[in-house]
This record gives sequence, structure tokens and C-alpha cells, in this order.
Amino acid sequence: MSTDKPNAIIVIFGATGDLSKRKLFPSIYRLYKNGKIGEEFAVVGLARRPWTNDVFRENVRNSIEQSSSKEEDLEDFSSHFYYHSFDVTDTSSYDDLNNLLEDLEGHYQTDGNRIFYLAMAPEYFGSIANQLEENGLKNGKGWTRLVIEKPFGHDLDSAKELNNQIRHAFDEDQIYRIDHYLGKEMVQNIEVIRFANGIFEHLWNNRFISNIQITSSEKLGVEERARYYDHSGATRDMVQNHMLQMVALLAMEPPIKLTPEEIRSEKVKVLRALRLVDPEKVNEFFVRGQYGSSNSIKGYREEATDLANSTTETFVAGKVMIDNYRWAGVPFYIRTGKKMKEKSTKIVVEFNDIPMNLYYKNETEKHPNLLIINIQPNEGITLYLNAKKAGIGSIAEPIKLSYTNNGVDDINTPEAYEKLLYDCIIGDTTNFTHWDEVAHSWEFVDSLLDAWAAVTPDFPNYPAGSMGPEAANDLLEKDGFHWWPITD
Ligand SMILES: NC(=O)C1=CN([C@@H]2O[C@H](COP(=O)(O)OP(=O)(O)OC[C@H]3O[C@@H](n4cnc5c(N)ncnc54)[C@H](OP(=O)(O)O)[C@@H]3O)[C@@H](O)[C@H]2O)C=CC1
Ligand SMILES: O=C1O[C@H](COP(=O)(O)O)[C@@H](O)[C@H](O)[C@H]1O
Repeated sequence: MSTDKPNAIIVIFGATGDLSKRKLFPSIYRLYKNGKIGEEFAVVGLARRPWTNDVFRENVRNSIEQSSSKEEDLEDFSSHFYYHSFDVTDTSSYDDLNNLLEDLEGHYQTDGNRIFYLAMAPEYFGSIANQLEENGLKNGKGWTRLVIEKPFGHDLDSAKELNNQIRHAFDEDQIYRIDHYLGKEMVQNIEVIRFANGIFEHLWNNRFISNIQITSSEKLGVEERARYYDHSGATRDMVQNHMLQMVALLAMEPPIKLTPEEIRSEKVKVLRALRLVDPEKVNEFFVRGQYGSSNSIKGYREEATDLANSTTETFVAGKVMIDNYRWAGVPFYIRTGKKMKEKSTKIVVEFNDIPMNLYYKNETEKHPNLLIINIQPNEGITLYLNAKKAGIGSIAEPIKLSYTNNGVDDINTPEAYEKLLYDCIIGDTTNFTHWDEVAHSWEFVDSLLDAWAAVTPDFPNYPAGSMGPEAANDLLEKDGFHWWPITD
């Protein structure tokens, strides 16, 4: 891994699409603005529609203006962008792409370094990787990296097939599988909070923690992505990747070094220890939901004509058990869904009460210590303690110690893409998912989806704008817990 400012050509497959417009162009711009990439870079955008360089550059500028205030250096910035009309299924056009890259490499001092970013539907990932190999595009004079968007497969078998196709053309250390949650500031902070604070790491186990809750709720529905989402559902869309990655970071052992290999190896051990879902007990451990209409908000089935009879889940809550020495018996409750009450991602670590609490005499009065990691919209940490209520007498009351990080955005997705793109440019794979992590996550998710497949769900079962079905509350109540609020 190099820490300089290496130069590269970034080739974006799917450059006229939504992800490029909303996340990739603004992120590249921020890298440019923040001095993380210099003047020696070029971006080649590929897609079928017959745009010119000028039309492409105008779209790039518009997308940046939509995501930030009016900027003055956009003409200079967008002059680094080139468009190449290209159908990825037409194998003869890869030669032209190679010629374009060689021309640009004569113009910009990019040392032959190439990043191929696949921002297209996943069915193309394998064949593009192979065409890049067969047509010699990955054999430039510098390094070559392949960035792959989600979803990485639909289940374990399809993920394996995709992986084999890609690995046929690229080595594992050239493949950067994006999980944008791993670029979020406070997700990256989980390791620092755990491993740089003496007060937490000693307590970070089943003797002192009673349960951990991870919520990632969204107010939005499926918007323009109904076709993809209905085939995916909340479990594949959010649990297989983002939620399980957060579980792994919270539960892993301290790595012996902060290298990508050591961190990954500890995360993989957690994912291997996830208890697979027993079909007989699926309802004891998991709840699925789909939002229905409420007041003026449409239900999922009314969002598009194709969805009228959909049984796709837009909500999942679950009790994930990690069968290892540190975590035996501690539930990791996860919860995610669309059209919920708030947009919020939050982790609550609930500590056990002390053996004899002299201040809180009964269960209902208890205020356990909580460590809250606020991922979005606000970024920060809150620690709930108990302290003496000021004044006469000796009464305890909960107090909170808070740290707020002045994040760049409310919703830190563009910043996450910016960080991950930069990591890719400098060759740091720490915050990308290795195949082993993907495979174990799918194994767990497949066990859940297989168990659910046996029964047709009774949907819709939660009103849009709520926190999900009532059964998600029962899941914790029967263990003697409840969901902590997701707003401060
Ligand atoms: N949008 C989002 O918020 C997120 C997206 N992703 C992932 O990113 C990827 C892209 O998603 P998104 O941008 O939303 O998708 P879009 O449907 O908006 O864009 C697809 C892109 O692919 C191009 N394309 C389609 N077929 C071909 C072809 N045969 N040859 C060349 N280009 C083609 C389209 O352009 P044209 O029609 O001009 O050819 C377009 O640029 C997907 O894997 C998605 O799962 C991941 C997280 C979030
Ligand atoms: O990957 C995805 O994530 C978004 C939520 O990301 P966030 O950064 O806004 O929390 C989700 O809306 C989308 O369905 C999913 O594909």
C-alpha cells in the first residue's frame, strides 16, 4: 500500500446512471477539491447512450451542483472527464476503449494506473471483468484495480459463480468490493472506540454487555429502484452487507496489527461464528415486514404496478447470536427497513446492571449504562451513566456524556464514497469486503431466507411512517429488553 498521491485513470462503467450522478461524480470532485488527487487524472465514462464529451461534462457539473453549492472550478474539473459510448455486451468495442486509455495516458501523467469502477447492473460484472482481461486492458503500465458495486450475488451460489468469473480475470488483491457503510466516519470509528480505550475493551464481552442493538432505518421507500429492490428485499439489500459488517466490527477480536489482512481475518472469524437460522425457530429470532399505506403515504404494493402482489420484505428485525467464547448468550439485535419513522443509523451497547443496585430498587426504574454510537444523521458517541441528582438527598439519575463529530453532511454517504475511492487510489483494502466475508454473510442470510421461503408472509404488516411491525418489539421484550430510542 502506498500513501502518496498516485495518479490514475478512473473508468466508470455505467456513467450515465444514478449512482454515478449522485455519489461518484460528487465524490471525485471532493477528492479534487480537498487536494487528494492532483491535476494528473482522467475519468472515462462509459454507457450506451450517444453522448459527447461536452454533454457528459455538463451532466457531471450538474450533478455536483445538485449535491453542493455553486462551485467555481467546475469547468477545470470537468475537463478531465471523457465519454465513450459503449455497449458492454459488444466485445469488439473493448479495443477502442484500450486505445482511448492509451491516448489519455499520453496526455496525463497517470503512470499507467487504471481503476475500473463497475457501476452497472450486477449481471454484467463477470463478463466485463473477463473482457478487460481478454482485451489486455488490465495489463497497463501501472497497477489495475477493479471496483465492484453491490449486490455481490443473490445468494451464496450465485455469489460464488460471480466470484469465480471475476477471479478468473483479476487477483483478489485487485478487487475492491464496495460496502459504502465501511466508508462512514462512525463505522470506521467502531474499531478506534473499542481498541483505543482501556475503559471499554475490558468490558466488551458477555460478562458485562447484556445486548447490542443496531438500527438502520430509512424514511424513503424504494423510489426509482423498485425493480431491483423487489428482487432483493431488505435482507439482501441491507443485512447481507451493511448490517453484518457492523456486527463483525463490533464483535471481532482485537487484530494483532492494523493491516487489512489482520482486520479481515478477525471479521471473518465472527462471520463464521454466526448461528445459522434454524427453520423451526425462525420466528423466535427474526421478524419480516412490508409497509402498507398510512395516511397519505402509499404502501409498498402501491408504489408500482408490478408490486401489487409483492411478498418482498421491506423490513427485517432479528436476534443474531455469535457462538464464540466472547459473545455466547449476548443477542445482537438488528433492525432495518424502508418507510420508517426516522432516517437514522445507530448502535446501542447496553451494559449489564451491577449485581446490587442500591439506587434503583426495581426493574422498571433501572437505567443501564449505554454506549451509543451515532452513525447518521448526527455523528458522535453518547455514554449514559448514572449520577447523583443535584440537591438534597441521594437520588441517582441518568446523565449523558456526548461527543459530536462535525461531519461534512447530515447523511454521510457522499463522504463515504469519497473515502473509499481514495482508499482504492492508494491501494488500501481495509474498508472493502474480502470474498471470505461475502461468502460467510451469504451463508447466514441464505439460512434465513430459506427458512422464510417455506411460508407466505401476511403482508403488509406495518404502517408506513412507523418503526416496523409490533412483532419486532416482542422480539426484545421476551428477552427482557426493549429497543432504545433512535432519536437523541
Ligand atoms: N443508485 C444507488 O443509490 C445505488 C446503486 N448501487 C449499485 O450500483 C450499480 C448501478 O446502479 P444505478 O446507477 O442505480 O443504476 P442505473 O440503472 O441508474 O444505471 C445503469 C447504468 O448502466 C448503463 N448500462 C446499462 N446497460 C448497459 C450496457 N449494455 N452497456 C453499457 N452501459 C450500460 C446505463 O446507461 P445507458 O442506458 O446509457 O447504457 C447506466 O449508465 C448497481 O449495481 C447498483 O446495485 C449500489 C448502491 C446504491
Ligand atoms: O446500500 C444501500 O444503502 C442505502 C442506505 O444507505 P445510507 O447511506 O443512506 O444509509 C439504501 O437506501 C439502499 O436501499 C441500499 O441499497
